[in-house]
Amino acid sequence: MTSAPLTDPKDRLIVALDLSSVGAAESIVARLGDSVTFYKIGYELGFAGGLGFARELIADGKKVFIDFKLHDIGNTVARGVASLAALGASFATVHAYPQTMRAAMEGKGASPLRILAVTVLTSYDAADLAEAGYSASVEETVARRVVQAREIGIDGIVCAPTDATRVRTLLGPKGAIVTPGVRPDGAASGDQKRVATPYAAIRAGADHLVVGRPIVASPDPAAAARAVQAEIAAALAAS
Ligand SMILES: O=C(O)c1cc(=O)[nH]c(=O)n1[C@@H]1O[C@H](COP(=O)(O)O)[C@@H](O)[C@H]1O
Repeated sequence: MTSAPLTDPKDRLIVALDLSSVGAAESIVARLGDSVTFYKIGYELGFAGGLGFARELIADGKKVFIDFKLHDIGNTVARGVASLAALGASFATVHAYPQTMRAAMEGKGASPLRILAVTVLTSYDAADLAEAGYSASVEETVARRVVQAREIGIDGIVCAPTDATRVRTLLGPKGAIVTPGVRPDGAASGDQKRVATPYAAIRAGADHLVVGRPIVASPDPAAAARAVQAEIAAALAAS
């Protein structure tokens, strides 16, 4: 069963709490206040007590995306996903391998957890895929994985904002499109290779934007989040 999409405009921005301690995450969440409703916890915070913090965020009414990009034998993936469903997470990621996606969809059972399949990482370009042994292009690999994800009935796709328009065509109207690799004009790309602005990402059809360093490493995280939300609102108004 596919759960209802999260359609509140505030939920469009997901702030990646890529921070080394729960204390640092608490401080950013306090500075962001009510303006941010949705947080992502990945390896760095997750392996430093972040799952307990996820429970606190959920108890405070925030939505939480657990981003461990699971990929293992089916039994392990299904049971890991069942634990994330019990935690109360809204989103969880798996790599877009068919066996892994099927196991994750089985593991979440009837819970409202939505499984997102990561297609081709936003830090990868054609040379990185070739180095990893793939002969297909980035576009072909994304397309193949989206079609497989759709056939499995996945809840959503993680892709680069530059892929979003094509992903929506292949995925159909159901299913969330979540794009990291989002950079406001002038922000450093860092290790991201396939990027777009918040405005362009929403115009390309992204439902949710994941933004980390441009907000959490900013001297004024609340102002940085407001600027991203203003771009999201402008893009929605223009759509
Ligand atoms: O699954 C993800 O969220 C993800 C997929 C992907 O292809 N690229 C990507 O950057 N991410 C995550 O999105 C966040 C982006 O962070 P910033 O580059 O700091 O905005 C990080 O937490 C990444 O782990």
